[in-house]
Formats: sequence, C-alpha cells, structure tokens
Amino acid sequence: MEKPNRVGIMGGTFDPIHFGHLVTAEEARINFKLDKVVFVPAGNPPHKKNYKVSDAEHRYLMTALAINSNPYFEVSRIEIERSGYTYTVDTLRQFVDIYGRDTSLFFITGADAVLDILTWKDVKDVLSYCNFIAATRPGYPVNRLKEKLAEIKELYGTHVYLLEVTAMAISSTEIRRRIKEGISIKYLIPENVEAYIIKNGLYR
Ligand SMILES: Nc1ncnc2c1ncn2[C@@H]1O[C@H](COP(=O)(O)OP(=O)(O)OP(=O)(O)O)[C@@H](O)[C@H]1O
Ligand SMILES: O=C(O)c1ccc[n+]([C@@H]2O[C@H](COP(=O)([O-])O)[C@@H](O)[C@H]2O)c1
Repeated sequence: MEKPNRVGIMGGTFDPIHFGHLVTAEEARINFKLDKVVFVPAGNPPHKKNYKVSDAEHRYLMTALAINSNPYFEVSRIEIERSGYTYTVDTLRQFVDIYGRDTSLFFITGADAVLDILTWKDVKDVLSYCNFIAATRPGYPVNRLKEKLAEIKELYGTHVYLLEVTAMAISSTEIRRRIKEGISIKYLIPENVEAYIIKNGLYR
C-alpha cells in the first residue's frame, strides 16, 4: 500500500470514546487534508491519577467499535502494548519509524491538553516529531491559549494550528457520571459503544 502523506494521530484515554472525539478527528481530517486518522488509546496514562482508568482492552475495543464505520479512521495498539507509563514521545518515535520522515504527522488534541504540553515528557522531541492541532469549541476563550501557543513557538519554533470544532460539550467524565447515576447517555456516544458498556457492566 502507498505511504500516506499526512497522518492524524488522535491520542486519548477514551474512557469511554464519545462523539466529541469522533467529530474532532473528522473535522481535523477534512480541514487538514489528512489521509487518515489513527486513534491511539493510552496504555497507562501517567497524568490520570485522580481516578482508576478502565482496562486498556475495554478502551481499545470501544474505540475500535466507534470508528468502524469510517474508512479513514484506524485504531492502534501501540500504547496499550507498551509496558509502564505511556508517553506521547515514545509513540511519536514509533510512528516516525513506521511512516518515515516524508509523512507529516499531526497530533490532534483538545485545547485544554495543549495548555499542559510544556509539562509533557521530552517536549522538545514531541514538538519536533509532529505538527499539533488544538481543537476548541465555538466561544472558547482563546486568549490564554494564544499566549501559550506563542510561548511554544518562541521556545521550540513549532506552530500549533487551531481548529474550531462544532460545539460538543461532551466529556468522558460526564458519560461516566451519567452511567453511575443511571442517566441516559443516548446520542452522546455511538450506539455500539453504549451496548458494549452495558454488556460489560462498565462505569457502574
Ligand atoms: N468534546 C470534545 N471536543 C473536542 N475534543 C475533546 C472533547 N473531549 C475530549 N477532547 C480531547 O480528546 C483527547 C482525548 O481526551 P480524553 O480521552 O481524555 O477524553 P475526555 O472526555 O477529555 O476525558 P475525561 O473527561 O476523562 O478527562 C484530548 O486531547 C481531549 O482534550
Ligand atoms: O507524554 C506525556 O507526557 C503526556 C502527558 C499528558 C497527556 N499526554 C497525551 O495527550 C493525549 C490526551 O490526553 P488525555 O489526558 O486528554 O487523554 C493522550 O494521547 C496522552 O497520552 C501525554
């Protein structure tokens, strides 16, 4: 198969994956002319210490179910098969090995994650391996974000692209809370993911 020119990488805990993630990836794909978007469920995320993250296989399978109907989406086991804490820098290194330097990589994140990026492991390498797309919602206060992006540009010379995504005030935290409290999650996540959650008794 021909090597793709532009590959999006959507990293996340995906506990569970929801329409906010999917819409963001699709809009990034279209706006940045990406050949495909690879979803990378985090293995053992070092930064999510305030709650017990669900088993990686559940999160992987839910992601696989969610992307099934989109021919431009893939899911990768790259992080869930790595032992120890999973850092983005190691993931990007593996992607550069797989695709080579001729393929442009675009890491897609929410704007909130970008605000923390300077605290990521080996941030200098992270920013040298790929471009960044930071998704905001309409009405998002971009002033602080723009200051941070200017700081990143000055320190590392990396430009972070902004992408305003159709309003999607959905979060995995909210989905987990609703399930725990017996409130409907219909139309917030794909139906097949909802069925998987019910079948496996997750988040109760
Ligand atoms: N509704 C949304 N719209 C756009 N991007 C989102 C949305 N929710 C999360 N993201 C982004 O998707 C990526 C993966 O997010 P993650 O799996 O942590 O989901 P989350 O909903 O933020 O989870 P949690 O509520 O558990 O923190 C992050 O870069 C995050 O900023
Ligand atoms: O590598 C790091 O130090 C690092 C620190 C925080 C977050 N990340 C990555 O950022 C992505 C979004 O994180 P999250 O917490 O919103 O799921 C996900 O792919 C994480 O692995 C990476």
